[in-house]
Amino acid sequence: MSYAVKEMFLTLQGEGVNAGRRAVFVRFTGCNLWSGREQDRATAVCRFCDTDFVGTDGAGGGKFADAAALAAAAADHWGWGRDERFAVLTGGEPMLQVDDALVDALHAADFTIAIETNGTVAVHPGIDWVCVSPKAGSAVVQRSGDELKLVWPQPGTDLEAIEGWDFTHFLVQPMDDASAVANQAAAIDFVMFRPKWRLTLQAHKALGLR
Ligand SMILES: C[S@@+](CC[C@H](N)C(=O)[O-])C[C@H]1O[C@@H](n2cnc3c(N)ncnc32)[C@H](O)[C@@H]1O
Ligand SMILES: Nc1nc2[nH]cc(C(=O)O)c2c(=O)[nH]1
Ligand code: SF4
Ligand SMILES: [Mg+2]
Repeated sequence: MSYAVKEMFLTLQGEGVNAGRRAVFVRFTGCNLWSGREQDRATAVCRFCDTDFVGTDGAGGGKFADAAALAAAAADHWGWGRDERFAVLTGGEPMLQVDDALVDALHAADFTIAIETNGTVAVHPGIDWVCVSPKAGSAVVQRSGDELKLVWPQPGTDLEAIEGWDFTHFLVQPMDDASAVANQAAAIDFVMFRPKWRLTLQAHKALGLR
């Protein structure tokens, strides 16, 4: 199978339990909860997305003919050595494209594979670190994993249900939009009232990283 990738880059994971870890990000093209076009945002299921995932024209992006080609590009971005190789598959919605061949090729290149997913498509069982970020109004089928990362505030979120899902870490991340300061305060309040949860911030934005 071929893969459509918006961009690929080496950076630090900015979010969640792996924040601060050196990582190659593979941002897949396309999402099932928003077209990516601004004129569709107001009517999308997911309306707060901070990411351009349309097309394959970003730095390091393109159409990869097969899994080996994509894994070779990821290894090039890593740059040196095979130790501690870490790839974060994101998008868009990566589970629209991730398959056996890609998981096998990245593992063959010694990558530990993490995923950032909205959870509406079951995650490939070979993935090593699963981060699900549920979106109000969507049907989440992936209800287990390593970290559950809830962007807050999201009216209509069923917190009782989410807290019953099988995740090791429960994280709340302030929504980055025009109300970011108020959203940070709301996220702090959230964890003050729910000690099962931890606050996570988008460190890459504060640091000027991609
Ligand atoms: C761009 S999404 C791509 C992966 C997948 N589609 C998902 O939603 O999890 C990557 C992460 O950024 C989060 N995110 C998107 N827009 C955000 C925003 N405006 N503020 C904070 N987090 C945001 C998502 O919830 C997700 O955890
Ligand atoms: N540095 C960095 N960390 C991230 N963690 C999750 C991201 C994403 O867009 O999926 C992201 C991103 O875009 N950049
Ligand atoms: S599900 Fe993820 S990629 Fe899709 S629009 Fe929402 S935040 Fe963006
Ligand atoms: Mg991002």
